[in-house]
Amino acid sequence: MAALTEDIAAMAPEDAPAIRLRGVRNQFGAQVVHDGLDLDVRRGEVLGVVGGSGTGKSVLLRTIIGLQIPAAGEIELLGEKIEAGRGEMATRKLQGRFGMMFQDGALFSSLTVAQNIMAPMREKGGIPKALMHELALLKINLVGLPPNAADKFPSQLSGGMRKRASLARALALDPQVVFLDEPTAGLDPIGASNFDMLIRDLQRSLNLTVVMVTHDLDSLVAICDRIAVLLDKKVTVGTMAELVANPHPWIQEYFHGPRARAAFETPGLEDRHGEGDVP
Ligand SMILES: Nc1ncnc2c1ncn2[C@@H]1O[C@H](COP(=O)(O)OP(=O)(O)OP(=O)(O)O)[C@@H](O)[C@H]1O
Repeated sequence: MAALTEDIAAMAPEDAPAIRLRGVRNQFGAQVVHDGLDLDVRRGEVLGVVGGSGTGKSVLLRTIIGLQIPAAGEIELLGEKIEAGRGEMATRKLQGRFGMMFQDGALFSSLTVAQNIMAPMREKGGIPKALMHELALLKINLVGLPPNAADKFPSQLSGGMRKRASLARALALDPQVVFLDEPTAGLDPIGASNFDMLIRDLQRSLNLTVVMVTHDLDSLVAICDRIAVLLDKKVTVGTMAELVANPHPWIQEYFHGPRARAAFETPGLEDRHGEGDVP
């Protein structure tokens, strides 16, 4: 505890990691999902999170944003401690500094796209209604949706458009960190590639830190700076080159299997951009 605080105090804020986990333990009854898990996410990086089914990727994201309180360990998000009962002031301070795109998009089906994007603004409060609408239109443009998407309901959009709307909502409050849970799941390869490109473009232009759970090896190759592999209740982090050389059997199988070979052989993201589902 003291060591962690001293570590952080010694670092200039811009050098401090965006996210820092130490000794995190998550368990549900007798099932231990994470134990002694340490992780640093650097500011401005795209970190991919992979791991076998049920290894706790979604639980990890939920823990970082405070939706899941760990049984043990410390978590800091943008210098703020994430802990149970940290009070409304602390919660409000963090609100808007991160955005989350849930696995299934999780848009409110009874609200239009613009209303969905305005929902976090309403919750935060203090933004005049007309300005909220203007801001929603800006976000809609930012994620490459046409202006007429604003008044559509989620059910009236294609899967790819719903993903973009969901991303627009995650960006509603101009966050510094964005969490994406399986953002390209359910998209065809070209749609997925275009969505990867969008994430990369936004990350660069908005200087975002992105943490992305994905099963999509193409996404890992195309846009991730580093990859965190959930293994044995902890994470092993490295660049693609480092992980390819890692002898752990699961990593070997994952990064040397037929799907991995196909991903490595696919042309680079920039080469693939320009086709497909962008509305
Ligand atoms: N609220 C909860 N109550 C009880 N068990 C839970 C809860 N949330 C998650 N779990 C369990 O924790 C484990 C990790 O779940 P999690 O959803 O994080 O896995 P995952 O790595 O994201 O899996 P997948 O790749 O299949 O989506 C699973 O065994 C799951 O059943």
